[in-house]
Amino acid sequence: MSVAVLGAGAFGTALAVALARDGDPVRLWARDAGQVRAMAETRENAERLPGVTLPDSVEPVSDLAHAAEADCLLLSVPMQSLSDFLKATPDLWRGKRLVACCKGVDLATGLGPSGLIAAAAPDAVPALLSGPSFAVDIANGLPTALTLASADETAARAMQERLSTAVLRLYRSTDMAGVELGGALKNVIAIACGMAIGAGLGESARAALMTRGYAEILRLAMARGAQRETLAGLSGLGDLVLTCTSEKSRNYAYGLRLGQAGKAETLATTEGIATARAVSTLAAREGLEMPITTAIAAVLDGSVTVEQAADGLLTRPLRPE
Ligand SMILES: NC(=O)C1=CN([C@@H]2O[C@H](COP(=O)(O)OP(=O)(O)OC[C@H]3O[C@@H](n4cnc5c(N)ncnc54)[C@H](OP(=O)(O)O)[C@@H]3O)[C@@H](O)[C@H]2O)C=CC1
Ligand SMILES: O=C(CO)COP(=O)(O)O
Repeated sequence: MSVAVLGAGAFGTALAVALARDGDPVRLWARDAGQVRAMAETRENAERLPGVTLPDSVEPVSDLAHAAEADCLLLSVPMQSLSDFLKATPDLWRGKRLVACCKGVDLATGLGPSGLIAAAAPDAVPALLSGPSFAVDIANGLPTALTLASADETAARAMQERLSTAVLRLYRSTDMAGVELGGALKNVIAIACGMAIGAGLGESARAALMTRGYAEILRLAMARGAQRETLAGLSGLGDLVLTCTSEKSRNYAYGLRLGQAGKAETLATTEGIATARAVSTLAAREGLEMPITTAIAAVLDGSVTVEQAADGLLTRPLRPE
């Protein structure tokens, strides 16, 4: 099964490096022809993943159709770009295995990556790759375990086999809803945890946010038909733990700055921002109780301060756990 990575950000580049390390050819597509030339010449993605050498078997390409000749395409563009990206060239996706590597909920439609793939590429096999993994760790060959999900069990087995390496260990799942919602919502909870630490509320408060955040993720995911065990796995709890406890996470680091200063610039792709908005809207519409996500969305739109959000969570009625 031939593989290409579409999107040469930090994560796409790291995946291309990991999958090409044993000499297997991997095309790495970027939309910017200048960036592709520079990667081909210097064997580095200096802008997004500096200091990592691209193996000879990574072929940077700017021709999307050329990259999309591969059987299995790893979609590594940010979540809010995915819909337009897929819709622009529908013919390229026919019969392909499309593995979404982005984490989030689309603001315009409320769909996750698998829903966007189903809408834009109905003849493709949708799949998800998600779990605790910083791009830089994968690129440096550090051990990492992720979940590969596809509703098609046979396709999931084949992709699990092809995309696993000696240090990149993939578990498989058919629970698309569970895998994509765990990955999407952990980013919102990571912003909340960063905010708590930045505002000086302490590590006990962070542990409470992680735990109650997990309850919130579970509530939405179960309402979408996900399995509880999936949320307890790598793409749920695993990624929640990593992202809520490391300053290497862009979502956590953004929350930290917000908690410290009361406002923050987005310095990098921070998927939890749009996802907080998308999920708080759909939670309100569907009557789902998601107080942390709703509070984060309110801080982000400027309608409450970090302190008011914390007070709001602390003064909720007492109830059984
Ligand atoms: N970084 C990480 O550690 C991890 C990231 N992820 C997920 O991977 C996804 C991508 O993140 P990451 O690689 O870190 O992001 P980056 O910010 O590093 O890069 C984003 C990339 O997407 C490209 N891009 C943006 N919009 C479009 C578009 N419309 N069409 C084509 N390409 C586009 C950008 O190109 P350009 O430079 O031209 O703007 C850039 O190459 C996110 O959903 C993230 O949650 C998952 C696990 C780990
Ligand atoms: O998804 C990630 C780790 O699994 C990366 O998190 P950030 O997008 O917050 O950096």
